[in-house]
Amino acid sequence: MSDLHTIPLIPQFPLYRVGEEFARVRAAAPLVHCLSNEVVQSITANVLLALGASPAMIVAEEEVAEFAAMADALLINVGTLYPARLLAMQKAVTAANAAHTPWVLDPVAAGVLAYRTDALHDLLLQKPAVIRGNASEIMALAGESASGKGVDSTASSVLAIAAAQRLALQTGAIVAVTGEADYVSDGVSTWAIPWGHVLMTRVVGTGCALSAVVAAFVAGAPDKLVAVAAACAVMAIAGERAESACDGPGTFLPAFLDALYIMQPAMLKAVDE
Ligand SMILES: Nc1ncnc2c1ncn2[C@@H]1O[C@H](COP(=O)(O)OP(=O)(O)O)[C@@H](O)[C@H]1O
Ligand SMILES: Cc1ncsc1CCOP(=O)(O)O
Ligand SMILES: [Mg+2]
Repeated sequence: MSDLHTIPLIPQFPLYRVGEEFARVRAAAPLVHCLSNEVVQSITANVLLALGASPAMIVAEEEVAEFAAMADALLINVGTLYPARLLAMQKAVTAANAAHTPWVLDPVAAGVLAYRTDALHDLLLQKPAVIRGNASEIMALAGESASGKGVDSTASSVLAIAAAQRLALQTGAIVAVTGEADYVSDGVSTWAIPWGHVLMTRVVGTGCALSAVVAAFVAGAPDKLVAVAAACAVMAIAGERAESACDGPGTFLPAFLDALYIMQPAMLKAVDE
């Protein structure tokens, strides 16, 4: 277990690279196949649309393989997992891998419940391009005896950096662990994304929507580590901007969608170091 005295100095992801990646994603307008949970369908689709990507929530076992092969990226989110949905997810992942469609795993409540934790360990063997979760989820998948409070983290992201790096080395995936700051690692290089606002934890689905945005950024990405870090930065910066334009959770969500829609790559090109 890490403690505050052994946290390595993690470099901040440069803002100009966020702008470059954002411009690439806006131009490509990737088609993102989402197999997500029942709670966050609407926010996920709206966030992808505001960003400039195309969401499609295709979930039937009979259709997922065909669609995963034509999408630019696939999201697998186990937030409301049940047997039929898991079967569809496994079919979608097999088809995505065969078609070289990158896929992102959001391990909602990993370590809290045995059924989904077992399913997640099986899914990890199918080589996700990216794993994006909160600190408790990433620590649990990395083998620590961590457990969140349901879908929420009980640990700070800074304490999960070592777990994220270890999970990246174990799986070959890029791992993003989110929280007050986000950390993105391939196990060798790690970036810190310091932006964001705590109000993002007071509306449901910002983490799940972030995983969908990560999928959009990883589609066709020349450098997946850079793409994932940029996706985290875009969401966190939009969160800060939305907070300054809202009164609380009720008005945060529309302000957040507006912030994503209004954001231009050129706004993100200042060299901030
Ligand atoms: N305390 C915080 N301060 C600023 N941003 C936060 C904070 N907690 C979470 N975020 C942001 O909220 C989004 C969702 O992250 P998180 O809450 O960790 O995921 P999840 O919803 O899956 O638990 C990320 O963009 C993250 O950077
Ligand atoms: C509340 C809830 N319950 C099952 S999935 C879910 C949504 C979790 O969303 P997020 O991980 O983005 O907070
Ligand atoms: Mg989550």
